[in-house]
Amino acid sequence: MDFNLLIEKISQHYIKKIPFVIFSLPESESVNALLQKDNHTHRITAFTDNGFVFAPFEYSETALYIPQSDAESYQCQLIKEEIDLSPVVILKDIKEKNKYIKLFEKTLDTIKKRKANKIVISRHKDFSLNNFSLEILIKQLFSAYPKAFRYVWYHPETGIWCGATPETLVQVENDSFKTMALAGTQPFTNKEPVLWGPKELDEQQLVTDAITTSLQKVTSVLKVSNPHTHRAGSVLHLRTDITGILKNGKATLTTVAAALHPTPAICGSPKKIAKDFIVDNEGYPREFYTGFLGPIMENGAAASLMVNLRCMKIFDNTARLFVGGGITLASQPQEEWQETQNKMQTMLQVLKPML
Ligand SMILES: C=C(O[C@@H]1C=C(C(=O)O)C=C[C@H]1O)C(=O)O
Repeated sequence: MDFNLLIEKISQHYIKKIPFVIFSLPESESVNALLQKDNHTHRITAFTDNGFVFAPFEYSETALYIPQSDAESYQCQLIKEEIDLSPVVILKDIKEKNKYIKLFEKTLDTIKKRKANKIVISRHKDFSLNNFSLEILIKQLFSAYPKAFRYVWYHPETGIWCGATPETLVQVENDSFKTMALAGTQPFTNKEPVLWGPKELDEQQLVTDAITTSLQKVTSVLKVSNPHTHRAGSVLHLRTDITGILKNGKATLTTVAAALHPTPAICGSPKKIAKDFIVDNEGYPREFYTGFLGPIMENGAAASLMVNLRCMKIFDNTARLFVGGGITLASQPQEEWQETQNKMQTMLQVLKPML
């Protein structure tokens, strides 16, 4: 099927309020879609069925799911379009900024009292859409960020969610797996060489150490790369690749995902203290932002689960964008605020024709 025809089919599905997902793996020009045949709500606890899983941040062993057995599957080539990637001007909102800075200060205070090494705090912001079009959304999103995992998900229980995320939670193929520590952010300016200061390097090391520790029990071989720069649209990240072999008989996709999520890249360290702080203080429910999502194949022997970042939820002609960043002892409030503004550009550029 051709890309335009697939979008047409999906639009019909959306009108009928039946669940669907369309996605492309990072660096891939192949587009995949699952269109559920009815509007049942499927939930999954063990990742052993083929389909597409969509899990919230507060994941406690159940996630929404589109089973392949109850869906039509399609695959086609992306027809790429030229996308204007110039930044969108965000109107100043002092109240919103003050609220963030207050949260930042409380976070730093908790870290200073040695209750945590790192806590990831976030916020959301609504943008009104002039004329929402699913077709424009899909075309913009899939063409703008070819290096990212791109998706548009619809379910009557969640509405539309979409994003272009740079972060892998875990990729599994038989007993091999890949994950990453993605932490440390700076704006992309096209200048070489890209330099990273001790704050980012320390934060990156903290995330790498926490991930490797949480994988110890479920892996027999663990390899860790040197940190390198990874571009994600208008920002750059520091990334370490972690690969290895899963312990025979002890590790499944379900146990590995549960061991990793929520990673210190999107929650913090120690995990429980950071998560409790987020739930008690962030002041809004993250829902599916910083949850995880992706296709499960070969009854769980293969999967690409991604962390739901650079994403938004669309409802009633409104787009709600979610952004955050990791706070450590060395963090500065103005810089952290600006980082969230920069991250917002990823979805704003997708929305440009609809704003
Ligand atoms: C939390 C987000 O991003 C995460 C936080 C990062 C950081 O603090 O440097 C970098 C990449 C992501 O792991 C987000 O994009 O909302």
